[in-house]
Amino acid sequence: MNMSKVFKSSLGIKYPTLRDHPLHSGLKWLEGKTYDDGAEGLWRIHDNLYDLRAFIDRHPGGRDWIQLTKGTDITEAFESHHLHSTPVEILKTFYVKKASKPRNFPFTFNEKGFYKTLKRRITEKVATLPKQPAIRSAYIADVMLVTYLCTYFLAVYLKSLVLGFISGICLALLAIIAHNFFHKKDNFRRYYFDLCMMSSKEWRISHVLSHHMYTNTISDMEISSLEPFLQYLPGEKNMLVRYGSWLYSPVIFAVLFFGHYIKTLISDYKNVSWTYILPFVPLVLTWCFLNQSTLCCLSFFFWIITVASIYFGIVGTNAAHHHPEIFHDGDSSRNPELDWGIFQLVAVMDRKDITGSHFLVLTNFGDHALHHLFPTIDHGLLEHLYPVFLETCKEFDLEWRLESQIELVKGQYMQLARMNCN
Ligand code: HEM
Repeated sequence: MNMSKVFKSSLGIKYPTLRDHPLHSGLKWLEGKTYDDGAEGLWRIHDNLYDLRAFIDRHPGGRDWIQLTKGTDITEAFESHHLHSTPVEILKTFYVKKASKPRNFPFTFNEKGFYKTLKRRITEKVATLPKQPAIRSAYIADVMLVTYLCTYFLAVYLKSLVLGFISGICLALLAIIAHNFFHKKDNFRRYYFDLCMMSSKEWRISHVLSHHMYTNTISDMEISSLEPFLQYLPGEKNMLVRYGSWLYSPVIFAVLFFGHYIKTLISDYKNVSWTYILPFVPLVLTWCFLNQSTLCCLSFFFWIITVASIYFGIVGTNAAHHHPEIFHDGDSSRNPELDWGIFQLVAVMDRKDITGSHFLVLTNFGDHALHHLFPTIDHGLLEHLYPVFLETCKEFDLEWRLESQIELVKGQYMQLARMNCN
């Protein structure tokens, strides 16, 4: 079915150009955005256009963010990635002109609105917090890396499928932990993510710039890249997609990492980076040093990556965004002003089984509402922000939804089957 003909965004977002390109790659998504965002080859923030070419190498968050987004609207990314006012001041020096077209995205950032009010309070609070929790996050990441490598080598050495299984789970957990780090300014722990065959650079587009900014909308790559097999947006669906997907989704998850690797390699072939060799390092080391056959080394490599891929897929799809009570494009936004922060709250649910434990939050995409609102804040610090967050929600008469993990698993399946718009 050609989605562009039948699907209409309830938020008024234009059907994204290249949304259904077979590669579903981040670079294609960004290319499509250059046609839709009215940025005239520059960088758009609200209704102003800026020429940031001279800033690419000077950006304290790293060059990726600015270089990749040339020709697009970066309003949501700019607003949510900086707590302080320095970037706003610097931005003024790059102003070129007003945009000639209205923005494609309806989200607002009014100074007195929910998001900006919360951001001011969170900025004050973060300044008072100790560094310890962020250091602990880094420590957990490093320990998980070592555990993954040790179990990998032991699995091949002892030819143990069980140890291979444990190693696969460790790899999936490591990738989820590394997600905390690719959201921040450039740092070496972001590359832990690349060990799982998915690319941190690609995820900075598909996850950070697409999914986080335009959650559950037609412009969210974490929705579009699973189509047509898994269709989370409401609308016309056949029985196979509605209910058959309950059975075949593990197969999709099993090929997630390999598929992602191949598609990223094809779409980024002009720019192949050293990070593409990272997933193969354990394979090469076991082959060189463990005196096992090539077939044995390869079999364990495939087994470990497949286990990790399935586990990551299951955790990812059941973490926070799919439930019939959660906003999906097509539903009414329930938010007449479309304050971006309020929009984020209707597109997420948190899990009471995860919130409260630093380790579980880091390894299960926990504290997801706060993480979406402030993606650069370390996961270890999020638990300290709840008093300010909940007080501000109360003031704006907003609900923060906390459910059980099992409710979100049930909800995820119901969402796959849901056709009616709320
Ligand atoms: C796609 C848009 C952008 C993204 C995703 C982004 C991302 C980031 C990230 C991840 C950091 C590190 C934050 C941290 O670790 O706490 C950062 C810092 C920073 N960025 Fe950006 N950035 C963007 C655009 C801009 C623009 C347009 C400017 C100014 C012209 C800017 C100026 C800064 C400055 C000054 C910092 C240092 C920290 C601060 O003062 O908040 N960024 N950015």
